[in-house]
Amino acid sequence: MTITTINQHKVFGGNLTQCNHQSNTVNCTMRFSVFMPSSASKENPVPVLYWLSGLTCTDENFMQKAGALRVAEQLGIAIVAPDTSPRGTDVPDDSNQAYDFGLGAGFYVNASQAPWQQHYQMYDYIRYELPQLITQHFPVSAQRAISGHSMGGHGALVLALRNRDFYSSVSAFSPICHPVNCPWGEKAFSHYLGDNKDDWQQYDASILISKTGRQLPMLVHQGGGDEFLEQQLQPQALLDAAKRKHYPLEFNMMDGYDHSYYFISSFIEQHLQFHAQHFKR
Ligand SMILES: N[C@@H](CCC(=O)N[C@@H](CS)C(=O)NCC(=O)O)C(=O)O
Repeated sequence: MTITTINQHKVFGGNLTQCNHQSNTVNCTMRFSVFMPSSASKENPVPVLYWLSGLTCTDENFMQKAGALRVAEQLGIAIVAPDTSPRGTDVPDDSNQAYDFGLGAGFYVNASQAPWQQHYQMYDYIRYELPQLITQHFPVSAQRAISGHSMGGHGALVLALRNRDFYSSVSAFSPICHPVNCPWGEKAFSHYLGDNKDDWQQYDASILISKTGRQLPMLVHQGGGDEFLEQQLQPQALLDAAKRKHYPLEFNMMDGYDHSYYFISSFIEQHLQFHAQHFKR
């Protein structure tokens, strides 16, 4: 698996590299960004945090706006931010080019329905191809965590709850907690997965958290002034399910914060510290 470097920037002593590669999973050229702290080397592979972004984002939003890189350098953590969907002229998009489905809105699922299934295999891309590629080309250890925002918060929770030993911890900002029951999720899942709602459940954190398995450490921050809180994000569904299962979810409702990267940048340090604490020494 080969990768091509598009851009490289020195930042806070570490290196931010933007790459692309031909993905066999989503069948198109995919772009991703990687921050490597200065402490990383072949002799000293570092733990890695996968960051999944939200609707309309690319691999760039988090790296530019979250303010994470100074702390990642201090803690010696690599960060990988993939794109949020397959892209390219032959990748189908929403018929009205809406922001909440199609390009920029892969929802981290494996589509089963035409015409989406040929490219929209973002679950497998994040779970299998991307980590293999990162391990092959960058000095990262086998310790990994996953985090994300909104659609990416949903993705992070789902990936972690379905792969509880692959990740050491999970966190999310403003995640879509119960997508089978909100407008964003219903639109995306009915197109990508079809009308049988039983097939949707494997991609719903509030359902997956009830399954038996290791209770991997989970941290969530939600803004109390988030415009999407009630209709789309529904953290109460996740909280209720966690409570029923006695799942130790660390949940923080932050008064007045909205859905933007201003909110993420206010608390990203806590999330990086949280993941650092759960990487094995
Ligand atoms: N009103 C927004 C809805 C999408 C949105 O809020 N996207 C969030 C994730 S769900 C985001 O991170 N946007 C990009 C950014 O703020 O850099 C839009 O149309 O762009």
